[in-house]
Amino acid sequence: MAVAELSTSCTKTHSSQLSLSSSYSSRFSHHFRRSFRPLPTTRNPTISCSVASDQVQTPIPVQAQDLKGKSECYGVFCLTYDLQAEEETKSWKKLINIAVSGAAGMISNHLLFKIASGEVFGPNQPVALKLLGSERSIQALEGVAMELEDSLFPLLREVSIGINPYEVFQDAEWVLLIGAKPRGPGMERADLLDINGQIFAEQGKALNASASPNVKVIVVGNPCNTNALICMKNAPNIPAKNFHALTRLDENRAKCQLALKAGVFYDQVSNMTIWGNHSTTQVPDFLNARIKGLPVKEVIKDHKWLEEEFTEKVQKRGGVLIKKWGRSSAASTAVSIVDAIRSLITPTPEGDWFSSGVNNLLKLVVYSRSVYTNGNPYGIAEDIVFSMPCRSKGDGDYELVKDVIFDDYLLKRIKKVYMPVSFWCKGDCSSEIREGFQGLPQLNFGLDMSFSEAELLAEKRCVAHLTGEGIGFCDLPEDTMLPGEM
Ligand SMILES: NC(=O)C1=CN([C@@H]2O[C@H](COP(=O)(O)OP(=O)(O)OC[C@H]3O[C@@H](n4cnc5c(N)ncnc54)[C@H](OP(=O)(O)O)[C@@H]3O)[C@@H](O)[C@H]2O)C=CC1
Ligand SMILES: O=C([O-])CC(=O)C(=O)O
Repeated sequence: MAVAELSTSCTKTHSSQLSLSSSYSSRFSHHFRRSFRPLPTTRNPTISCSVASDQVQTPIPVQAQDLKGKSECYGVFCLTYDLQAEEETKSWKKLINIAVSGAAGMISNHLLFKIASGEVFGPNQPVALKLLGSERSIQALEGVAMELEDSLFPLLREVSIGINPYEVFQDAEWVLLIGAKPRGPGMERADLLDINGQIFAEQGKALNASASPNVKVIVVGNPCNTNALICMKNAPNIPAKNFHALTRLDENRAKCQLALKAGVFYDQVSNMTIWGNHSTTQVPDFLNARIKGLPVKEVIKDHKWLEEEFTEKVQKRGGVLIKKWGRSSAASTAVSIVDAIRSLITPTPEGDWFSSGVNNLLKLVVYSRSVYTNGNPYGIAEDIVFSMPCRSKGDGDYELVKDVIFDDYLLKRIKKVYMPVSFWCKGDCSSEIREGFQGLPQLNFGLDMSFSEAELLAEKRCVAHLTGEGIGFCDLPEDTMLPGEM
């Protein structure tokens, strides 16, 4: 029997077990067994599948002790190999485990194939994909696994699928949290925060219990900043710094719009920061961005366009696309997830940075993705996940960028700003800001809730019941949009 036939037969065997158990998963041996050996399943230890290059073995009962620390596999990925036995795979790095939620969704349908091809982690990096779905998506997830099988990616050495995050996140070194309920017509942002927040609270607990202690987590499912905060709060054993909310798509969109206006190719645009929330309150920073190494405002003289049209175009790009396409950005989001990962595993080019939604407990550096705000140098409220500029040495870690400048326009949009003495204000700074330099610890520009920081603080209050900080109270003053909503 051919391998393809075998994998189909394994799939059918697993399918019959789905209603009884929670997950599929796979096992890949990095050790040096030349022989293909049967793989155990934890749900039904009497059934396993294996194949040699020219033969098929019948299912072999698996002893209970063999199941410890093992997981189940999908189809052809049940096979185990000795990588060191092959000349071309001898130099490969140790297999890494990458878990993806919402794996049967549109974004994943692009992303998984990029990861499996080696485009993300490199040509010598074998990968194990651990796909998280749900009862509603498990059949589709099998379809995804079948397509991965049929793609014959040399670097893809394991695929497992499951619906239990505690199992799927086992030993994961990267976790890409994409699955989330989409906001439907008439649904308030507060409802979305609660429904999706519960998913991310549960997944945070699962990460805490099962994932590798230094796992890197990128939250994509919306509202991604607050989902990332919830997830992080439910995973106290994992460094807060390791949680990101994806704002790289916004960064890419902003670069594209600036390139278009300046009449240059988009690779000429650098130092692009997205500040704040992945929502229509986000602030694409044209003050610090550069075109061909020059400040944007020196290249694009139409400052009214920058302040009004550019900002709104980036904030609402997702919504315009939905109107054209009939669905939200999936391919470009997948590309931006790849960019976000690569920004963490390759050194940031000298002088440049990227955006990420991160937490404030960071040392200073430069990039765009939402990160946790504790310890941020910009005076942004602590303990939220806020998109800020970051830099990485390529070791998976990052620092916040120090040498950014602010002016009235930027400050007022980000809102509450404290300017440490190491920062300076360019041009016509208001007296409020100058007073800040003279010793005020923090500056408040009113309580206009359309500002990104205020919005994230309100979202945080709304999900307090999911972060262990009391009773959730939603006082979201205005029903702001995700970039895909208009
Ligand atoms: N941060 C960013 O830049 C961007 C974020 N996004 C967000 O990414 C997320 C995924 O987008 P996309 O892949 O296009 O969406 P899809 O609708 O294709 O897939 C989403 C997945 O979410 C899961 N899900 C979880 N809970 C529910 C629920 N209650 N109802 C329905 N599905 C649910 C489903 O998987 P399962 O059944 O397996 O759980 C589903 O496959 C969305 O939240 C979207 O808003 C999109 C674009 C950009
Ligand atoms: O709103 C959505 O689901 C899509 C989204 O985040 C975007 O396009 O940036």
